[in-house]
Amino acid sequence: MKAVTGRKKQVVVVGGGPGGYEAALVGAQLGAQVTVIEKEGLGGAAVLTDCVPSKTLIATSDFMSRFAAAGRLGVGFEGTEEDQHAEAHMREVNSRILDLAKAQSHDIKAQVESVGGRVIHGTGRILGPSTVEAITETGHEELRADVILVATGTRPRVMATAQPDGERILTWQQIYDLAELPEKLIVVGSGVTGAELAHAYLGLGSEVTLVSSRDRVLPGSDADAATVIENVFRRRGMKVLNRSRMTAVERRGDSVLVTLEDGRQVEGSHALLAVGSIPQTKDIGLDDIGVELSDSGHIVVDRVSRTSVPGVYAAGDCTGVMPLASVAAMQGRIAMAHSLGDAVSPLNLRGVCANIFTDPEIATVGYSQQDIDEGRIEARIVTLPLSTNPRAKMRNIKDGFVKLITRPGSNTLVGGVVVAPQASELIYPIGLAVQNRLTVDQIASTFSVYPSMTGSIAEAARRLHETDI
Ligand SMILES: Cc1cc2nc3c(=O)[nH]c(=O)nc-3n(C[C@H](O)[C@H](O)[C@H](O)COP(=O)(O)OP(=O)(O)OC[C@H]3O[C@@H](n4cnc5c(N)ncnc54)[C@H](O)[C@@H]3O)c2cc1C
Ligand SMILES: NC(=O)c1ccc[n+]([C@@H]2O[C@H](COP(=O)([O-])OP(=O)(O)OC[C@H]3O[C@@H](n4cnc5c(N)ncnc54)[C@H](O)[C@@H]3O)[C@@H](O)[C@H]2O)c1
Repeated sequence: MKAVTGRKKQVVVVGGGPGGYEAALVGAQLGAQVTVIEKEGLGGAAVLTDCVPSKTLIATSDFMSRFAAAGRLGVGFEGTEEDQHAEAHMREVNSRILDLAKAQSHDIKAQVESVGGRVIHGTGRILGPSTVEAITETGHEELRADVILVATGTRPRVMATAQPDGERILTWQQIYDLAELPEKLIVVGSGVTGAELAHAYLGLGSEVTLVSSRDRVLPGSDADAATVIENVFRRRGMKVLNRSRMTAVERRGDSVLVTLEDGRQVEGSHALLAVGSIPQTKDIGLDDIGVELSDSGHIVVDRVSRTSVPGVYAAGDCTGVMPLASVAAMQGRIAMAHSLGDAVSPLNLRGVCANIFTDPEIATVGYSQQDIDEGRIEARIVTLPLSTNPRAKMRNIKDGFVKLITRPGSNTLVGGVVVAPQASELIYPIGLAVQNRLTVDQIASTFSVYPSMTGSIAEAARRLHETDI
């Protein structure tokens, strides 16, 4: 990275989530004077309400699930039957989550300030292609900018007929104020957010109903992987209602009533709404300066994060490009490198490793089976169930698989799916191989530990070996 010389360029970042704060760190490293305007706290929704809190909740839930599975590995507990179950104390669980998120936000703010960045606690509004206004509790400040980066993220979509009340009808951002575990939780929406949180509360001990508008849960994921998760959900006692679109949610005293499109009604103690997000791109001055938005309200950007207005960049969920923290951060870094004249490679989504934190987890990278089925790429696939893996047998892991996708001829790896406990860790070698265009033979000839889960990756690669004999 080379630093900018001459007058310091002024960069103003609106929104301090991964898209914004990672950009701020790179901008400062490249010698610019960076100001971040953030209205909630640095780290953004990713750290304060979405990614970090949900994964921390899931850590507790997964820990509890191990107690339930202990018997199958020969572990018994002393004492009476009543003593033998683990119980989640939600006040403590949630206060740990909120403290952890706050501490992480504080660390990020300190990091940005330590490289010379300025953080303004307030709301940003774009007044012109080189002017941003920061509205704070004490007044207004106009900031001149050579470069503006918009990274304002999204917020939960709310339907008029299903208004959250923050007590029993909740968005995923409101669940950490609960003092008690929801007794009968209805999760509406079976995308990644709905599936992860339905899994979390099932593990914590709630009775969970998952309302899924589609044929199966996780409609955007690998179909084989989603089938494994749906089967596991049902086996563990979750009620999954497929092809069931919610039309309304009402509060009835201490309970909630969810009405479905076909007239059925489901009663629970709490409803958790996970029906998607909307971009926070309105009323921040984008229209006034002519920044192009898509029909869904996302900011249109190219692969180096440029918007339609020179000098104005955008990163993260507000652009609608693969809504992941890692992608937001990469878009932000690329925006800074491009705007400040550093070497830059355009965003490449084929190398993105993503993970769904259910149990087992679903991790993916590169081309998918859907890409092959729909003719976007010609490829060979092998799917290896984990049930034959010796380490999996020792750990009593029965659900899951490794799927590898290769190009015929060159035999380079172009994609993969891992469904396993901690698939988020196991996907990395596959990601490395996809990113560096390794062949299946190179993977197959790399030693894996015996016994290990990664042994299944090497074994799947061996099965894809092509011979001329
Ligand atoms: C429940 C859930 C779990 C998730 N888990 C994961 C995960 O495990 N891994 C993963 O990679 N991704 C995960 N994601 C996705 C991830 O959270 C997002 O991709 C990420 O937050 C995007 O970062 P961002 O910087 O674009 O926006 P955000 O993190 O949303 O930050 C945007 C910030 O901008 C601020 N802002 C908005 N408007 C203004 C304004 N006018 N002035 C000042 N500030 C403003 C907001 O207050 C917010 O703090 C999850 C999402 C959800 C909903
Ligand atoms: N582990 C992770 O990395 C992680 C976790 C959560 C979210 N995310 C990111 O956030 C993105 C958004 O995920 P999401 O799950 O929040 O939103 P989503 O839009 O992907 O899913 C919402 C789901 O709700 C359903 N739905 C909408 N209206 C409904 C209704 N009335 N009744 C029943 N169902 C209804 C939709 O069909 C859809 O399946 C993901 O693509 C992912 O990139 C990532």
